[in-house]
Amino acid sequence: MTSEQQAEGHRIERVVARGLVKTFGSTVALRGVHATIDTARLTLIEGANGSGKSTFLGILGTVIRPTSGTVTYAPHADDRALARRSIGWLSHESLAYPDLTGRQNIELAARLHGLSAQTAWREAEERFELGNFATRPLRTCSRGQRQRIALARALVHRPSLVLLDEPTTGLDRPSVARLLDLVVAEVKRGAGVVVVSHEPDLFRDLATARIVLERGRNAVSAPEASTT
Ligand SMILES: Nc1ncnc2c1ncn2[C@@H]1O[C@H](COP(=O)(O)OP(=O)(O)OP(=O)(O)O)[C@@H](O)[C@H]1O
Repeated sequence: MTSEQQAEGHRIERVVARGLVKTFGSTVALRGVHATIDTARLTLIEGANGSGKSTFLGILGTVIRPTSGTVTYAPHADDRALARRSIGWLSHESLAYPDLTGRQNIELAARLHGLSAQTAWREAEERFELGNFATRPLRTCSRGQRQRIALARALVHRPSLVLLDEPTTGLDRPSVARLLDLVVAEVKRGAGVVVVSHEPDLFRDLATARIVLERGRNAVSAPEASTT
């Protein structure tokens, strides 16, 4: 099965989060966040440090369980396992293995999604311009190189929901420009791309929806995801 065929079968059309609360011990990270995220657009999540952006993204990505509240992934309802098959996730806690090469990491991710490792590597190598660095253990790669591998991994299965937490970290200018092109291409392909960034200006022109968090809540001035 090709990555395109596989991706179509699990496609997420819309994500609706209702009343998300998340506590870590005595810290309340989210206090009742609501949002609707549509595919084929870029949604920018904004807010001050500690406002809950990464926690919110982690819940959307099914890597963090909310304390209360719900996330539905139409048409999969609240089936997180099914939704996960169509989610691409990039964060600083990237799930890559440092002792494997970039190539091996990408091939492993492909196999986990039931895809041909060889095809996935060929596609990723070309699309992300992965050079010799991808044949070295990931731990020996620069931050920017690791970030490119992590992106390739996150997109290996053509996810319909692409969640990017600080995707420009460690990237030089040409790589940032490539990342922005990639985001445009993903949105054009029909994916819902959600970005948390400390450089929101980079994404503002491309974003057609935004969610602003303030101390774990939707900011009063920007109710839910506002479409422009
Ligand atoms: N695993 C965790 N354990 C304990 N507290 C956590 C954990 N993750 C997040 N928090 C706390 O939850 C709150 C929200 O954190 P979060 O990382 O979601 O915010 P953020 O808006 O992404 O911040 P930043 O812009 O600084 O990255 C913070 O007070 C943070 O310390």
